[in-house]
Amino acid sequence: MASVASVEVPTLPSGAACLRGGADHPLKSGPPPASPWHAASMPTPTGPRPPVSAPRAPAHGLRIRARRLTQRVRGAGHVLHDVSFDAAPGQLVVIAGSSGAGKTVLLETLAGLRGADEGAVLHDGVRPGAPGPEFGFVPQEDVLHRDLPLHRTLVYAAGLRMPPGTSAASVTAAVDRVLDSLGLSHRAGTPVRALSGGERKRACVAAELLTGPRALFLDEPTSGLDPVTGAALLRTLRSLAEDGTTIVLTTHVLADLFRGDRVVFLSPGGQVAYTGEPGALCGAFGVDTVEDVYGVVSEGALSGGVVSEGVVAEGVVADGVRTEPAPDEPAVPRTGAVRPLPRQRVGAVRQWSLLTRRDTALLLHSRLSVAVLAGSPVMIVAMFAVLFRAGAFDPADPDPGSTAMIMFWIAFGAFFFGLTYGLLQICTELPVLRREWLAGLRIGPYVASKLTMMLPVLAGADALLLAVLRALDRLPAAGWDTYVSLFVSSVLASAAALALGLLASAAVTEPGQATLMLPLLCFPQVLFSGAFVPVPRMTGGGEAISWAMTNRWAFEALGSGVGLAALWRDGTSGLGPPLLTSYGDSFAGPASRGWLILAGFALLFLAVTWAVLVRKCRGGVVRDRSGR
Ligand SMILES: Nc1ncnc2c1ncn2[C@@H]1O[C@H](COP(=O)(O)OP(=O)(O)OP(=O)(O)O)[C@@H](O)[C@H]1O
Repeated sequence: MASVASVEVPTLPSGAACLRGGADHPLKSGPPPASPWHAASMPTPTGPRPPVSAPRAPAHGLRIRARRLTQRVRGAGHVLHDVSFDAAPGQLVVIAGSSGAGKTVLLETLAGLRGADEGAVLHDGVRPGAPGPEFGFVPQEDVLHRDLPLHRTLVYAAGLRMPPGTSAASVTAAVDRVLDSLGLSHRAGTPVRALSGGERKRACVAAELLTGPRALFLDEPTSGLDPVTGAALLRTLRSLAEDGTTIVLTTHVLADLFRGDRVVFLSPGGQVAYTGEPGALCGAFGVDTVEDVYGVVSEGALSGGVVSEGVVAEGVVADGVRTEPAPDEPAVPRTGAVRPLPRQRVGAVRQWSLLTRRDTALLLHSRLSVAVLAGSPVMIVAMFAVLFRAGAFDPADPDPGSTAMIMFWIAFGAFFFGLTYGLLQICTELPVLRREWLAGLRIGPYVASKLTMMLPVLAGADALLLAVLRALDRLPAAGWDTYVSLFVSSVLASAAALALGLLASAAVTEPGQATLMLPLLCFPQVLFSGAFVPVPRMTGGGEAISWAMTNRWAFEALGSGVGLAALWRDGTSGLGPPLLTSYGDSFAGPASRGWLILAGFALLFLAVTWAVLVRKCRGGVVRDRSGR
């Protein structure tokens, strides 16, 4: 830990006088807490700047132009109003303004993630197309998996972002370089969850730098960081800008306003109250402190007037940049004319293989997941062994009631494994998925990778269940064909349940909601399976619902595979024939009929999962606040 004496107090660039005038700014009241990163690896503000360089130094940054942007958001009305300004290549632009002023919406619009309702955003003179490797976006929430070591996490991120055909050595070299440039080399082996907030934020920036972007957009990168760490991050971004990258960020931290080349200050209501050099901010409003700027801008917005001299007036922004197209700039067409930036995506098969490997690594790194995966089959097998007596399938002395229940609980066990394994797979990583989708991830390989990773685990659990029940004489001494049939029925039941779990996981917005789905999804599967109330005894409505229950088809396929109808009809127990009457032709069809239906359900659920995820990813890179 660095001593207080060794800690640098962040200093501010010239022009920050109005910030220093702030009555209670932390910079006025003594040295901030020590930051090992700052003390160890960051130069003093007056010393040499940090050795930041993207793996491929951009020839020049992106020129971004916002022209008369108006943005409406459903439920919030007009969020941006007639916003115009320029970000020149290699500039660091800071967007400020009170809470709810529209900073995030503006950032997303500038990045091309939201289409403007009116006006236009131009990237190098054309409307932005699909984001590619030349684009970096760091949302407020962390967009890296937390369970793997940082270096490995970035290697996987690089595999999805770097051009197809990039060798493993080049990927590793790129990761080493960005870690070094962001002062994170010494944390390469640390799991992401163990990094500090500032280190995690830098790790997210590192993932974006892997492709050497020409523009980097960051939503409140310094929020939650102590002043020293925040200042150091801003210096890092400043260095990137000096290397040529255009950087646009939003902030609530007053000191950040003076570390950029340009401030865009939004008033409540989403109008530009000021845009220009940071040093002229306070003077433009005739006040001494930035806090006063916030106050004046809010009051101005309330009274609906122009807030101060030097601020936005009719079509002209403070520093004289006109909002009309410059003479050299083509007029912006209102519709069409979208010229996507060139984009090379990693192929679907490679994405699937990389995602499957990453999911497996994540699973194995999470002790809790491994414990649940291994523990739940063992627990269920143990409960079965205690619950049922041996020999229920003995033709000489069968116990027909128990045979039906054993089949049902095998079906339900397979369903339960699949559902619980699937439920937390997607909702826990939605921000990561959205960001990677922007970087070129396809949803098809993503969903397929979940199935590929989990299905062998489920098949193992199902095989264990059947093997132990047979060893304990809870299943009949039948041939391999019977057990192959039981195994196929169980695995398909698990696969359909896994797909249902993935669908539920994709549909909810938080892991807590996914947990609530568990009983909701399990209850009807028990009640309408046809095991407790045989299908012929259900009401018409009940029978219709039972058609949609995968558990019904698994129960019938298992019963058919083990020959329940013949056992009940030909066995010596007098309870068999009445049961057969009760269950009707539930087990009369071949097991393959149930397999086809289960496979159909699995495909249907996967297809809907795919559609839900495509919609969510298109909906925005940041968390959807409408709760969709
Ligand atoms: N998807 C959405 N659904 C509903 N309202 C939204 C959505 N996105 C933005 N808004 C609304 O638009 C307004 C601007 O939101 P935005 O997040 O851009 O503000 P901000 O200036 O970034 O705020 P903060 O500084 O608090 O993060 C807010 O009133 C917000 O509630």
